[in-house]
Amino acid sequence: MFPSSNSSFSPSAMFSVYASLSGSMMLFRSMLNDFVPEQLRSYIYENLMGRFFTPKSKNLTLIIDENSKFKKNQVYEAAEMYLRTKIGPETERLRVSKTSKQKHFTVTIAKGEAIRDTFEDFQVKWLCVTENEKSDKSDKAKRHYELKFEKKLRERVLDSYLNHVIAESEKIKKSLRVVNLYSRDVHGCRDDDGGGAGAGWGCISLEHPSTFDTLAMDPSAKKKIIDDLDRFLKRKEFYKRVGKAWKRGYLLYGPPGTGKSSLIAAMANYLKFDVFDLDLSSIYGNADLKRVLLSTTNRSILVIEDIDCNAEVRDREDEIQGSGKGRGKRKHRDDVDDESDDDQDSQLTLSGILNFIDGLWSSFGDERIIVFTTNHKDRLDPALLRPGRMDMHINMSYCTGLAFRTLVTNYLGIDGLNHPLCEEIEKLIDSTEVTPAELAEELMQDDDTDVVLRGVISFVEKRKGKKNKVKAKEDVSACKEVVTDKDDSHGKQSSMKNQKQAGKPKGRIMKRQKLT
Ligand SMILES: Nc1ncnc2c1ncn2[C@@H]1O[C@H](COP(=O)(O)OP(=O)(O)OP(=O)(O)O)[C@@H](O)[C@H]1O
Ligand SMILES: [Mg+2]
Repeated sequence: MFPSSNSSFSPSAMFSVYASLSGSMMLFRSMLNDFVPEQLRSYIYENLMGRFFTPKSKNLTLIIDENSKFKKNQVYEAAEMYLRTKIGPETERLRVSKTSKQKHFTVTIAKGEAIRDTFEDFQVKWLCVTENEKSDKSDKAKRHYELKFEKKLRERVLDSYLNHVIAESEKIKKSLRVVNLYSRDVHGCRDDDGGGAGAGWGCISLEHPSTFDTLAMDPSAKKKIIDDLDRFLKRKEFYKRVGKAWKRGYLLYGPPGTGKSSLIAAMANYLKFDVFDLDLSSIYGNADLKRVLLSTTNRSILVIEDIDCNAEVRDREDEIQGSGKGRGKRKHRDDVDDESDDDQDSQLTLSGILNFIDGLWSSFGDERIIVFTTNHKDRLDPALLRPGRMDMHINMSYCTGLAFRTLVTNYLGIDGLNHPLCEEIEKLIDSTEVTPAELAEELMQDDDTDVVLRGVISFVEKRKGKKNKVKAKEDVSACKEVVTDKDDSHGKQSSMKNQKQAGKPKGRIMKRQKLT
């Protein structure tokens, strides 16, 4: 029927070939329509004919369904989060949503929209596809993403690109995460995920604005804390290898108003960890403590503020001697063996608390941080201070000149380095005991920067003068005591004790003794 390859094509021969071919095709098609059932026909068209007549594609498409085996598909969720950051000007339709509890709008690409992404040296194309699930009478839309790329990139997309999408989405999720503040005297929980803790914990979102940038602290001390937190987060395998629970304890100590609570908020905002604020006076005993602590969640900071004010963790001698002062029921860890389990469970003891810090119960949960704060480190039970109990002791002390610069930037919005009055204040502060809270108060007194800074100078000078006066008074009275009771060894001892309480070194007394 076809002319041989070496024969010449005349128009009439070509026309006759075309006519006979199209005639045969029509005949074949009408036979197919008349005798073959519709389903089989579409199969032939789509699969057999398509295979022969469609040119082979160079591209590969991955289908990423919303659910996999009735569970959320992690790749789909990651893609949804990741693609939010890839929406470009060429996108024409977007989906926007927000619940009353969410802070930000959720913007995702709409059905049929495509997004191109570049990774390393190749490009991929994402397509959002929504199909109606016919089997489902509720007409629920079934969604999936299609990820299109060149076939030769298959390994790189599956190995590197999808992992990159998941890692990036984790970062985005972390940055969007609302940090919750849990307490046992709050009811209900404003938790978007509907998750949260049980055992009476209620929560609100922690909207404390403190960050490591706004925290006035010695820069090197601040860096040490940030590095410690970073190292802690990265060390999951390390903790496993050395046989230690993946948790870290910080003891923050210092006078009121030096930023202990602000540091906790800064840590929570930095790590995006929830905060569990535990008031020990609301705990009935070790059993209750166990229940309450076990219901806290991973990636959280457990805070026990003013731990020296909790009778359970101070006055160890009192407990050991069983003097009956304070709460007679308190028991020390060393006495645990003598007590029945029932007794232990109905009392809150230091041993109960320590059990959660480094005892058997310390291994519950992952990525836990425990923070104790105190204004009086010296009042704490030495058991709490023993090496290994609290991993880092952080001294939140009076404000230093360097820390004051951060306050100036926070409150006045200027760089303290460039202001002549700041230099003077920094020198003054370094030799005076003023807290960041006091200085913060002064920095809010006026809108005029110079007026404010002069106010700070007179405040600090006043404080310095007062302190010098008190010091002089104490020195004089100490000297008097030494002089009047010169031969009385008891008197000498008591004057030394006074000096010690005032926080002064013994050397000063000796000097004064010689002078008088
Ligand atoms: N280091 C600091 N950096 C920035 N602001 C601070 C700092 N310390 C205190 N402030 C300011 O003073 C206020 C009180 O500080 P904060 O509650 O953190 O002190 P604290 O050490 O926890 O005090 P307390 O021992 O009474 O609990 C904070 O809200 C903040 O405005
Ligand atoms: Mg505090």
